[in-house]
Amino acid sequence: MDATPRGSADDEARAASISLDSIGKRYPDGTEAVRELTLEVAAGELVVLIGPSGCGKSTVLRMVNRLIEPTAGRILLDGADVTRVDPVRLRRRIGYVIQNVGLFPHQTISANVATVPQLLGWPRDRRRQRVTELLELVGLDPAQFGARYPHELSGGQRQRVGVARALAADPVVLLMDEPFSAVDPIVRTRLQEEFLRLQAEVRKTIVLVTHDLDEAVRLGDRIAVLSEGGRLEQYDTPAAVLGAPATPFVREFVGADRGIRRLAVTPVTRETVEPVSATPTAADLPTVPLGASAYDALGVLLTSTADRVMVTDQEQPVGVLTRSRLLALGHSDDQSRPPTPNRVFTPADSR
Ligand SMILES: Nc1ncnc2c1ncn2[C@@H]1O[C@H](COP(=O)(O)OP(=O)(O)OP(=O)(O)O)[C@@H](O)[C@H]1O
Repeated sequence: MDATPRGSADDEARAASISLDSIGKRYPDGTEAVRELTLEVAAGELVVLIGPSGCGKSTVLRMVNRLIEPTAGRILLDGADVTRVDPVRLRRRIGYVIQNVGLFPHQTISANVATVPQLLGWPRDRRRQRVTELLELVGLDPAQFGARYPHELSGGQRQRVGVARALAADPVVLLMDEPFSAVDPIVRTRLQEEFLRLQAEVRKTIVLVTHDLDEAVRLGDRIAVLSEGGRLEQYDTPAAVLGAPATPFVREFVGADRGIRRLAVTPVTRETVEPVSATPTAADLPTVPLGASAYDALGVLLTSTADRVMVTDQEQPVGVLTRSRLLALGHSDDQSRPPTPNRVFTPADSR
């Protein structure tokens, strides 16, 4: 589905690159929450900010839409400095989703989703069409949910409405501050999966703050690991952050089970397999398709009696993986950058 508002006269890009150029924030009481952070986010990329409590994640996020004014540095959207433009106009180009959504309790779901289009003065028919489109996009039946009020929805459903509302005026950037943390783990996993599918359709530039490393690994095209003062410890793909922590801080932050996490984001490729040997047992080996995660391959292996797993492409054998080879994929500290299976799109600017 095309998420661009139909009949829109503006030809602005659907996703913008973000450049944080030595940004800093010193609060009036002297707290230096962020010191000279430089970070580039490509158009259409989903970047996760993660780090311990108080390291400045939310401050960074809110400086992008200027809910918090930076005290140093510049922020560029598609190369244009937004530290000078009217913050209200800026915020209409930037969707913002927070933990408890902040829906207006006395307005229907439709009215909530239509908030920004209404502010922008869209005609009623266009607003209505857009609300229908967006509720469908986030998996809520407009006929069933449009006329309800927020308290008549579950936490997960409210969170989806929050995402729909943030996307309403087709923003070029989406900022998300702990968007899935208020729901239980099962709902959270489902929302994350749906969100990745949605992102594959809308391809926004997204900056998402989380405390949850698994969420970061699952969602991020790249992860920015921050330490106190918004110091950038590492900025790389999930597989690289888990497989080759850049600093002792990152190594400790990603924890002892990073090997398992890395397996989950390391796909089985033609390069990782070993040649199929002509053993008589080859036909009896358990199989996984090319592109499956190393974690899934290990799971298949551990639940069989075989000592290796056959990797197939369209049911044809490509190679085999032994248990030790699979485990090595989880613990390798080499600098290779395996593509992450959760990368569901190519950033617009690298196409
Ligand atoms: N309005 C404020 N005035 C003074 N200090 C502040 C203000 N807001 C935040 N801080 C401080 O700035 C630092 C960064 O806060 P921030 O909320 O950005 O961190 P965070 O990484 O998002 O934390 P958390 O994960 O706990 O939400 C903290 O030390 C915090 O106490």
